[in-house]
Amino acid sequence: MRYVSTRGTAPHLPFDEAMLTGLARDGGLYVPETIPTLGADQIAAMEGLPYEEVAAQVMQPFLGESFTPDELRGAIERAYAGFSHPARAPLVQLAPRHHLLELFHGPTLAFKDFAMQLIGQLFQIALARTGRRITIVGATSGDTGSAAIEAFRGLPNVEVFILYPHGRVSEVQRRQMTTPVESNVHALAIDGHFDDAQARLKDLFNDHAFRDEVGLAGVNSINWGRVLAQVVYYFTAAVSLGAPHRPVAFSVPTGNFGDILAGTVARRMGLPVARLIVATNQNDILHRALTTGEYRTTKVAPSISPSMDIQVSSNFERALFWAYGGDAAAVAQLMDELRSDGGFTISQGALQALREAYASGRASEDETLATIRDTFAATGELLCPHSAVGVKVAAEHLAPGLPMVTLATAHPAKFPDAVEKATGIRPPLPPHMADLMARPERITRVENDAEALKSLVRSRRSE
Ligand SMILES: Cc1ncc(COP(=O)(O)O)c(C=O)c1O
Ligand SMILES: N[C@@H](CCOP(=O)(O)O)C(=O)O
Repeated sequence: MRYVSTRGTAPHLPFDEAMLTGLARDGGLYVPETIPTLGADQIAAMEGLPYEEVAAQVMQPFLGESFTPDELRGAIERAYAGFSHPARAPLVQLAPRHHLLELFHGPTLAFKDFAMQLIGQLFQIALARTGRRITIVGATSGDTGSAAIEAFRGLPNVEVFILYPHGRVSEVQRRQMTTPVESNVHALAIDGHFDDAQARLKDLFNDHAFRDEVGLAGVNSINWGRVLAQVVYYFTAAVSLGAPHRPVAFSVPTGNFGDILAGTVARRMGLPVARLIVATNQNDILHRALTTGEYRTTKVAPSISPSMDIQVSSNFERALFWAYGGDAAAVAQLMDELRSDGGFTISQGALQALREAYASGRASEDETLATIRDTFAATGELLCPHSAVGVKVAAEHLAPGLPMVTLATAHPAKFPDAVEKATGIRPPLPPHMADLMARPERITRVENDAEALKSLVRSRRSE
């Protein structure tokens, strides 16, 4: 199993190297040369299996020789041992045909834990083999950062730098990043939006001398390992609703396109996913692109679902690569236009392929609040604002006889202000985080400037 870059000129790599590398050296994202498929019998046999067993069956075909089956199974067991729900990703019913997939029972209360806890384990195995020292730099709108810090804090041979947009994450998210005491953790508040943080991160990766000097590694969903780990819960959810004998639809609160890309991979592996719905907040570039064929960035409008306040949606590049039939030169050209003109036009053929793959919708701020309120009144389920965006858009796509699953991407307690505004209830943090608001914070401000960031990383690494 080899991995190739969406822009076509970076070296082909095995899974472990692609995982440790993050962004390809030509600025593209790694994808597998071919997507392995599972037969209907194999999928049917997943019914009733523990989450960990399904994870091993789904992921192993992507790993080639990089990790043995025993190494993978050990990593999976350790990754999910700390989750607070025995099912790991339980399904709850909201309405006769509408289910919620709760992805917030991991240590940092968001779906990111599914992938981050696992790649934390896989990184440790891979680094122990080589004795390499790495520097992880991540960009976050709140949840990736806390999950990465939780997965990598205190590890020898790893420094973790997380860039978050100053003043644009929730207080719980910020404190999750700024209160860990381990000296290998560095939470950096950047002036700007998430898109600025992600752009600076890519600047660092595209400076090859710097990336080699510090052993740069990435844990955003530019990292294929992140996407792969998220494929698993599409299988567990669909199988428990009757797959492979019955198709299932998914509504996915979307920002950087990693989670819905994982659903795309599940479908390409053979899971009968009838619909994959891109649910966006008022920063609706993806909904506009799928509707009009024009991918045009505008100013980010801060919302009550801040983790999805994104205009430059990194993983859309992988979806474009597949929609353009693997034409890396065409993708490289679009990405050049994005950088120089702030957008691009999707070709008719690719747009048709994207529309076959995805439906889409958006939720305004008022609609998001109304969905939190109405869902609580009807079912007693408290939604975080991101999950509410997914539920609102799902409701517009319900179809007779087709089970719909909305991904609940974060715990409501991470966004208590929005939840309280909608319902009057302020959801408490779970016991392991009960004193979060009293813990001392360590915050470093950093300019929105790649050179400033590089010198900060260099000096902190040598301390
Ligand atoms: C809570 C939450 N929901 C949804 C999303 C969007 O997911 P993705 O970026 O994979 O599209 C994010 C950010 O990634 C998030 O943190
Ligand atoms: N919403 C994300 C943004 C980064 O996404 P990623 O999946 O590419 O890491 C966040 O919470 O940081």
